[in-house]
Amino acid sequence: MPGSSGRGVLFACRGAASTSLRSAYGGAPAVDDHYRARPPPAPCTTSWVVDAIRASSPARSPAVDEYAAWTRRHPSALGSFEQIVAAAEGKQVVVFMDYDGTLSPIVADPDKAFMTGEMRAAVREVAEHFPAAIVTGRCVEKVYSFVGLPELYYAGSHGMDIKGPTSNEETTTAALLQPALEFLPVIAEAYEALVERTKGTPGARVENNKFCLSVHFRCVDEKSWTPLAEQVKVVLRDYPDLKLTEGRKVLEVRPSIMWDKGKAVEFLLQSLGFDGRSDVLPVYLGDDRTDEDAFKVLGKSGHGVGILVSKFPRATDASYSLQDPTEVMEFLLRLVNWKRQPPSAAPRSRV
Ligand SMILES: O=P(O)(O)OC[C@H]1O[C@H](O[C@H]2O[C@H](CO)[C@@H](O)[C@H](O)[C@H]2O)[C@H](O)[C@@H](O)[C@@H]1O
Repeated sequence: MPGSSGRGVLFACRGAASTSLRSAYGGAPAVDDHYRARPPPAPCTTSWVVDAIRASSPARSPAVDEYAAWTRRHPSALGSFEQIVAAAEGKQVVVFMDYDGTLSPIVADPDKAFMTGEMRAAVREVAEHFPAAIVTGRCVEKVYSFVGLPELYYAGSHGMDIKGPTSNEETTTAALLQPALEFLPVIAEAYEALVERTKGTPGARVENNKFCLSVHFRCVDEKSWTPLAEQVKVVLRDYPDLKLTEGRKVLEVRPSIMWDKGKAVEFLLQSLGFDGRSDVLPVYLGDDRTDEDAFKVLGKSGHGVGILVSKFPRATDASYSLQDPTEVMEFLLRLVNWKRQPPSAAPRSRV
């Protein structure tokens, strides 16, 4: 299978990494690095958290010229397709895909965020032609129930639970990396506390993503967002080893270790024997703030293609943009078709 070429042996690392990661970075940081990277530099107040959630899912459409100015800086990956594949010539392309908002449209009920059959077929083709991974905030089991493709790598819980491809007969596989294993009991306890504390807020919902939790604001009246964020912060006072990040109408609670989607991408590239190689081109597609960690990793490495899925101008480290999952599917299919072209049609060999 062409997509499996270059796959190295991934190493199992249950639990041990969490201790070394925490000691290496001095345990829980006082202020979330994710927040610290952006103004305002003050500790995240509840109103700032709510503003961040609001900004992550703007209600109004952008002005046409505003969007046009933004896409000059982050051009469409479809419009720039020839440029992207020119950079990919002779290189091993590795495809990383976020799930919600990238492969599936955003919907009100997180349990109903299904991807279409066409998208599944496109992702299957991607995995046939390139090493490919889903990188998501969801727990692996949940995202696997949506995607259903055993041939992919899955980095669930924001990269804190990484699993490799399985054969069709296998239904489960051992984790390749679980750097936050020791946090499972505290996450389970915080889940119960958050459910209890938020149960009086109509529309609020706490989702257990195994190594992290999501507190959903999407179905909550906006007037209740600040009190809800306050409730979350009150619960977190009892859990100093957990931190908050924000996504699309969601607050995410996770272990305070220096681990994120960017680290997961680095881990997968390294484990596949691809890190630091100039003949490898990672392509990452994602729509959320948490995907910025992966875009940063690609930007830092100096090679790699970050594609932000957004209809709204946003500060991003991604180079390119796509508007929605429909465009994502078109891009994935074009990538597969490009790879399928006979080598004679390409100026240099395709690995
Ligand atoms: O990393 P991702 O795959 O993008 O996961 C991030 C969060 O995605 C889900 O929430 C988002 O999608 C929901 C369904 O469309 C939507 O209702 C919600 O408002 C969005 O934030 C998922 O439910 C969360 O647990 C993930 O953390």
